[in-house]
Amino acid sequence: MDARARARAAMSLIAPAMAVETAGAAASFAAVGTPAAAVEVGGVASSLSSSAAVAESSGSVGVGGAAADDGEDGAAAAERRSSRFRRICVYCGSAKGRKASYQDAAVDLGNELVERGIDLVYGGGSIGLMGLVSHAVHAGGRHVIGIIPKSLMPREVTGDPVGEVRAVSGMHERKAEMARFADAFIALPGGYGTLEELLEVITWAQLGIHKKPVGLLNVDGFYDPLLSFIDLAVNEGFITEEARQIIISAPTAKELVMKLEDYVPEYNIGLVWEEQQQNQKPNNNLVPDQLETRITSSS
Ligand SMILES: CC(C)=CCNc1ncnc2c1ncn2[C@@H]1O[C@H](COP(=O)(O)O)[C@@H](O)[C@H]1O
Repeated sequence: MDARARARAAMSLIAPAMAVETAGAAASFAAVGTPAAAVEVGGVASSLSSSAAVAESSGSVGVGGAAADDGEDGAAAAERRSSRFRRICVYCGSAKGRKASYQDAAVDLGNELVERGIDLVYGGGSIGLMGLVSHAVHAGGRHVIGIIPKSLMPREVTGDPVGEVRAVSGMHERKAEMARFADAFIALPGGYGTLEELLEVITWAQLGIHKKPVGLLNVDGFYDPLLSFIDLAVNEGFITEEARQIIISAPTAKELVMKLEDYVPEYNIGLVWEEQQQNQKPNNNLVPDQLETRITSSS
């Protein structure tokens, strides 16, 4: 059995056991500039998979989101959904960077997600590489979820987002929500924000909080210095060889997503985390967590 088949088999075994209650998050979501229903995470009224919850809320709070699955028959949807991932979280610069290759890579990654029928989770907004990747995914007809702190919502700060926008109270909640919705993570080139988000999900993987693949899109060697530094930290005894394997990198979107598809989590520290930690259980199977929602009010 090859790596991908092993991962699929593991997924089918573990999936039925998944039921995550996201109590404690109390995240109140609303669309930018749209009077809409707020969805509170942590409620108990109905138990929905995260994808169902997203579909439900996108109907009421989406801002121009392309509901790609709407009207698509089962066979066509199955053909498009050729990936093990339902959603990938992309971290990337709120700037475009100096080289055209960074911008091209953001668009390529968006197109790759579309080709594989994968939806996007990202930090919201439409500036920089964030705008390029989100527009590419949205234009290709896949669902886009932007998770954005209320303070960053003014359009002059982050531009006009596409797709569904979920407002959260702060940066910590944003990162937890981005991670919870995603089945894998990819970092394009970026600055402090990108590095911080990337290193956090790597750290969470190291601690066994999740087992979702983490990829670096190493455009034009942008991440070579970071990878060298991490190798230095391995040599100096601060990162184990096993934990080094958490990071998957490739120079193009196509190669990287293929590697992520084939990734089988080998790293296991054996810790058990409370559900409240980043609002999700350790997830070995890459199926989006279930979450409980209730429609609380209209704002
Ligand atoms: C006032 C100001 C500088 C606004 C920047 N506007 C932003 N809008 C949306 N997400 C952001 C913003 N800045 C940082 N982020 C978050 O941090 C990452 C980008 O930060 P950076 O540009 O690499 O460091 C993104 O993945 C995003 O989740």
